[in-house]
Amino acid sequence: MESFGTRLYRAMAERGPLCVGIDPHPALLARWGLPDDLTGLARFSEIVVDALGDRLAVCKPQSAFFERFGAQGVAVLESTIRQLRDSGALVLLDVKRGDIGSTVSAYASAYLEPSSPLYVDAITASPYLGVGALAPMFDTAAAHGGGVFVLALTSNPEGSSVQHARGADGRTVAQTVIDEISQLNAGAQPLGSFGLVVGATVGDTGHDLSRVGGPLLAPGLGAQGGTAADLRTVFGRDLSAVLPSYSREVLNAGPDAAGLRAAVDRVLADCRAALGSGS
Ligand SMILES: O=c1ccn([C@@H]2O[C@H](COP(=O)(O)O)[C@@H](O)[C@H]2O)c(=O)[nH]1
Repeated sequence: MESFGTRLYRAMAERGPLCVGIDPHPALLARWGLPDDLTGLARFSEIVVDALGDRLAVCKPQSAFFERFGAQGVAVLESTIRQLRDSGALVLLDVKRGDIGSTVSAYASAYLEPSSPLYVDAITASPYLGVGALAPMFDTAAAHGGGVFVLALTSNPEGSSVQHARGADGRTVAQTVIDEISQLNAGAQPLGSFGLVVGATVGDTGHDLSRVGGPLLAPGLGAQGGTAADLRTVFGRDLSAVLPSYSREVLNAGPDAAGLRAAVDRVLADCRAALGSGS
């Protein structure tokens, strides 16, 4: 299979640089007139896939909102993943997994092995047990055309106390993550398969993102206060690998399909203007 980086590069060129999350918050279910139960969860996800699946480069279900319903919620997630794959959107599952290497192998099997019911194109991963401990995810992803997005500078205000802390070599924790992921992508064209999560809310942190060579997922837009115009402050001049991500900003426009599509058109236009992307 083609690498995830190649598939993502093409999807962003064809469909535009945008990721939309499926985050079925209880408040959104209520706003959409849906019950806060399995039927509401399934209907919410189906509406998003039907309205947006054929136009998004990437769709990002947030696993937590499915897991809160237990095994049957995870079954809805499995079905949502299948529907998304059929729609042509790349599926990035936001699960932020990380552990010791032997356990990471099991996470890799769960999400990045094509035979798994939860198989997706890419996942988010937490590096706080060491980037090296995530190696089984990187290996499984590379073997099957998958991707991994590792947390570097998260969009929440609490993240900086950990991520800006400096180690013995003077680098911040975030810069160490950035550098290790950059090495994994070395030489990959047109885009590496190993990405970073860098919030649109973090401002100019002084971190060097110039050699990452992989996609830069930018959550925190809309509901968390980040704007498309902030992307230039966060990422500097080379914005070609930035993948802006919105959840509530778009989902608030549902459940009407036309409303959801109009919200996507609006945020995509904002992102294109900010990123200087004519695609
Ligand atoms: O740094 C991060 C990493 C992940 N997220 C996730 O993205 C969405 C954001 O939702 P909004 O409604 O657009 O605020 C959510 O699933 C987070 O868990 C993030 O916000 N920041």
